[in-house]
Formats: sequence, structure tokens, C-alpha cells
Amino acid sequence: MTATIIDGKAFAGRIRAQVAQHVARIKSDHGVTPGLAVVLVGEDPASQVYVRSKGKQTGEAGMASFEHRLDAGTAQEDLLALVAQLNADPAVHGILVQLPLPDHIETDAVLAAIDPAKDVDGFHVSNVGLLATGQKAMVPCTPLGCLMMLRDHLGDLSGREAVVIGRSNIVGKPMAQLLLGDSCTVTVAHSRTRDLPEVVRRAEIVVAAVGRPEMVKGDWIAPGATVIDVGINRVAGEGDKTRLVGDVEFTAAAQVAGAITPVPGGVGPMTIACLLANTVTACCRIHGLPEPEGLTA
Ligand SMILES: Nc1nc(=O)c2c([nH]1)NC[C@@H]1CN(c3ccc(C(=O)N[C@@H](CCC(=O)O)C(=O)O)cc3)C=[N+]21
Repeated sequence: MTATIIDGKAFAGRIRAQVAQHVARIKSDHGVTPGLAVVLVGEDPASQVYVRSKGKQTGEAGMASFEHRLDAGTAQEDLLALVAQLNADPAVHGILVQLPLPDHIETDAVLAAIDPAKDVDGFHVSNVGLLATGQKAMVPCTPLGCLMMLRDHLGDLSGREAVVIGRSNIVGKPMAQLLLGDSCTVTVAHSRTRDLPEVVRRAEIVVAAVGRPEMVKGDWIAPGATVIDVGINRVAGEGDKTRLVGDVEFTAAAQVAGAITPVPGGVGPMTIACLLANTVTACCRIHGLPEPEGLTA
């Protein structure tokens, strides 16, 4: 058997088109332009690439984009002052502070300072709590993108056996909450899980978010399972080139899985599309406008 490749890039393009449509409507009907502010502290080259593509796609969707680049030595209080300024700015509906932050800055303090209504990453404890209790929340972009692909491919998820590998606050835990919200039976596996291959073998849905290149082996995957690969790992390629691989051994897994997301072109583009979707959603909630359909959990 050979797996269906879930084309995250194409799916993300459709979501961005829906976002652009909704943006055009709220601009013409209500005179409101959704705005996203991205804050980057330091010079990490990989981060700069993401920030650039976010800015470009925000503009293409008809939204306003604000970029703040601070140097790596920026004091925490200065970052907090910027966040306060963005919280108070009526042109800004979404705030994303790119992680990881430099070591001298307390990430939790910065995330706590973001107005939960503008928290398009869904990392504020208010949104974490709202999601965990099944209330209307801002939902983290990467797990939201994964959920959209799973629903699109499988339809109703209720009763399915799902294994999430990884327990981070940004992917593993919110992913587990979303799958629970769709009535899956959810197992969260991690570095201390005993007999991980056996745990993964029971899953009809596997979400791999461990950050270790090709750690999930093809022979761990149950025949027909749907595999969502969240990993984006840069490894040595031919000669002095590098290439991106996921957390799943793609070629081997694609022999047994029913469907699988590629890296690149899977979860990554969906994450950015969901960031745009969350910005429109935040804008609509802030202004009491009808929310876009199908773009939230
Ligand atoms: N507060 C915060 N929120 C984030 O959402 C966040 C963050 N910090 N810090 C960094 C990570 C990383 N991230 C990616 C998003 C898209 C791609 C993406 O589209 N990748 C392309 C490949 C890009 C390439 O070729 O390098 C793909 O998978 O096809 C990758 C990585 C969001 N992050």
C-alpha cells in the first residue's frame, strides 16, 4: 500500500483564499482591516525566514502587517513595553512574539503580558484554559492546522485512537486537547513513554511533534493510519547542502500509512495559514463581527 500524500501547501493556499475573502468583506462592510504584529527578538536566520513569509502572506490576504525587530540584547522590560503598546493599538488585532526568546527573557512573563483577545498563538494561560475546558479560545496555529487536515482527510474523528508524540505547550498538549474536543481517544506519548513503537502501533491517527529527525520509524505505523508530521528538522544533505526532514521516517511510513503529510509542504504552510485565520477571527471577536466559518476549532 502507498499512502495518500496530504498536500498541506495546497490546503494552506485554499485557507488563505478564504481568509482573504473574509478580510475583503469586513473591510468593505465594516471599514475594519485586520492587523497582525510580529515581534522578533534577535537574529536567528531561520526565524527571520518565517517572519518574512508571515509578513508577505499577511499582505497578500489584505491584512495590515507590523514587524518589530529587536536586537538580541533587548531588556525584558523593553519587550514588555512593546507588548503593552501593541495591546493598546486599535490597528493591531493579533500579536505574535516569535519563540524561542533569548535566555535572559522569561517567556512566561512575556506571553502573560499579551492581551488574550489578541493572542493569535493561543499561548496565554487564559486561552490554554479556555481550550482545555471546551470554551471559545484562540487556538495554537500548528495544532489547529493539523486538526483541519485530519478533519478534511478523515471526516468525523470521534472514537478514533489518536497518539500524539510530544508534550510541548505549543504543539503536543493543545493537539491532545483538540483531538479530545473531537472525541478521539487520545494518548500523549513522550521521551519517558515505555515501548513507544507499541503505543504508536495502536494509533489510527499519529501526530509526531518531537523535534528529532526521522525518529518515528515506518514499522511503528499501523497499516492505514493517518500520519501528521509536525517536525521540521534541517539535516545534512548531499555535499554541503542541507535538507528538511520531519520527525517521521517518511519513505518507510508512506509504505504502510493510509495518508501522511510531507516535510516540507505539510504542517508548516498550514501553521502560517492558521495564523492568518486566527488574526481574522481575533479581529471579528474584538469588533463583534461575524466570524469566518470553518477557520476555527
Ligand atoms: N510564537 C511563535 N509562533 C510560531 O508559530 C512559531 C514560532 N513562534 N517560532 C518558530 C516556529 C516555526 N514556525 C514555522 C512555521 C512555518 C514553517 C513553514 O512553512 N515551513 C515550510 C518550509 C520552509 C523552509 O523551506 O525552510 C514547510 O514546512 O513547508 C516553518 C516553521 C512557526 N513557529
